[in-house]
Amino acid sequence: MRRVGMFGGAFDPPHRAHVALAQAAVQQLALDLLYVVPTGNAWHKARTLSPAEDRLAMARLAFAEVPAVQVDERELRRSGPSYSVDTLRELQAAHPGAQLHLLMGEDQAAGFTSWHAWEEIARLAVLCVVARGSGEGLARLRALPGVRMEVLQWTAMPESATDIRARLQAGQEAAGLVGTAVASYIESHHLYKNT
Ligand SMILES: Nc1ncnc2c1ncn2[C@@H]1O[C@H](COP(=O)(O)OP(=O)(O)OP(=O)(O)O)[C@@H](O)[C@H]1O
Ligand SMILES: O=C(O)c1ccc[n+]([C@@H]2O[C@H](COP(=O)([O-])O)[C@@H](O)[C@H]2O)c1
Repeated sequence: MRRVGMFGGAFDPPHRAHVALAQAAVQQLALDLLYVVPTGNAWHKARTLSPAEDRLAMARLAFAEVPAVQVDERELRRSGPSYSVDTLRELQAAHPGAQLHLLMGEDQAAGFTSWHAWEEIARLAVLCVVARGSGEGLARLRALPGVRMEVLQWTAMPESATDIRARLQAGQEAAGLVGTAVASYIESHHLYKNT
């Protein structure tokens, strides 16, 4: 059976923890293919995201080193809110018989029941989570009926896109947090000067 993953995020910007999560998932879940899916219209976030083309270009640079990753534009092209359930339905149709795996950090796991059609997501995919916080989010997800969950082996990583944007705005270095290719892109496109 083919094993297909989906890893969605704003990736504004993508950072080392995102890449490490993708690497861990490909290895530990033996994924044949991992779709990295930048969010189009993040209905659940209060702030306006950076332009889609910049987040897409940075995701391509950041994840280039991870085997099996395909950066996927579908949520950027879709109109209306980006619902993961729509993407998973499309992936299931594209890969009949494959087992889908949805990757997320614990902060997303904690709020999973606020996701659109979360019960259907739980039927479509195994939820594959890494720790990011107290462990409460993992416990909450584990307690949900009908959820299939795998916790990946993971050493906590402190990177957060919010912090990275703040550092860049303050004129500080971020190459160690995002990698040199993404750092060069950010600099040459003058991103995160006024966020
Ligand atoms: N340091 C981290 N450790 C574990 N998971 C992470 C980490 N950073 C991001 N993730 C996970 O990656 C996915 C995409 O995250 P996202 O693009 O929102 O990054 P972020 O750093 O959380 O951004 P922001 O600070 O803008 O909310 C989410 O499932 C999130 O939980
Ligand atoms: O489908 C939903 O309702 C939904 C609600 C919250 C988050 N998500 C997805 O979870 C992924 C990570 O979200 P974020 O906010 O950490 O970038 C991203 O692909 C979002 O589209 C999806």
